[in-house]
Amino acid sequence: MTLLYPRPLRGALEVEMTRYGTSVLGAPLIWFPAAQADSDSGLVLAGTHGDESAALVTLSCALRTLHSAHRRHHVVLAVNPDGCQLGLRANARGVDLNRNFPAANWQSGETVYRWNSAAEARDVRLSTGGRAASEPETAALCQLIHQLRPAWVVSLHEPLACIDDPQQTPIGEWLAAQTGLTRVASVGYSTPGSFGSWCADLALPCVTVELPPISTDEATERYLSAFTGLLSWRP
Ligand SMILES: C[C@H](N)C(=O)N[C@H](CCC(=O)O)C(=O)O
Ligand SMILES: N[C@H](CCC[C@H](N)C(=O)O)C(=O)O
Ligand SMILES: [Zn+2]
Repeated sequence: MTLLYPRPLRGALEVEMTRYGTSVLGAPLIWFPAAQADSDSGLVLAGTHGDESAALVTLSCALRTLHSAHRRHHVVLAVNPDGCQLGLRANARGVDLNRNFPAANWQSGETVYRWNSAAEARDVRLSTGGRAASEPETAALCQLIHQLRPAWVVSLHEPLACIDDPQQTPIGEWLAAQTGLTRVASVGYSTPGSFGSWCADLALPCVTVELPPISTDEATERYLSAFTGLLSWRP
């Protein structure tokens, strides 16, 4: 049986945390090891884009809801803590971390993103970094993944409202059923140097959950049960 804390006891984040690096501005990069880790354990990531707070906060709520003893998968809540603190998609040097991974398809120069869901064009400029994995947040996450060797990774984003699951994985199928989001093989535009591209090079299954445009308040109602289930998911 999976034990959940009653709501009055979900306030503080009292789970073991470990540092895996330091951000550009000197913030600790933190991961939350799973108590029930084994060779089937996966890794769940949020906060790669620091302006996508609904997914990050809902994942934090799930960590505070599930008894740690029942958590089977590792967690990084904020891949990009400086972006979270500054309210940026990018890190503190203006690099979109999801274009900075050392994938074979990494591209130098600029990348663009959509200002918000109402904007017609993807026209806001960011950098992809001076070289692949130039950013400490990217390099440290790659190192952590090589150390942990997770069976799969789920990367949380918003607001594209889909489950991006190019390899059609069991966990992608489960996430689509739990969230009601449509499972797709691509987000529909190219993402050179993205985390998913890097995972594909390593043959590491990666599913990207794109929440819809949603407030944190609503996401913590609509998706808490799916995210709590994700942390104790069994194939
Ligand atoms: C609307 C949002 N600011 C945004 O940039 N949307 C997508 C990317 C979403 C994501 O990275 O998860 C975009 O259009 O590039
Ligand atoms: N909205 C995300 C999509 C990520 C797609 C995923 N397949 C990956 O490669 O990380 C972005 O623009 O960064
Ligand atoms: Zn994103």
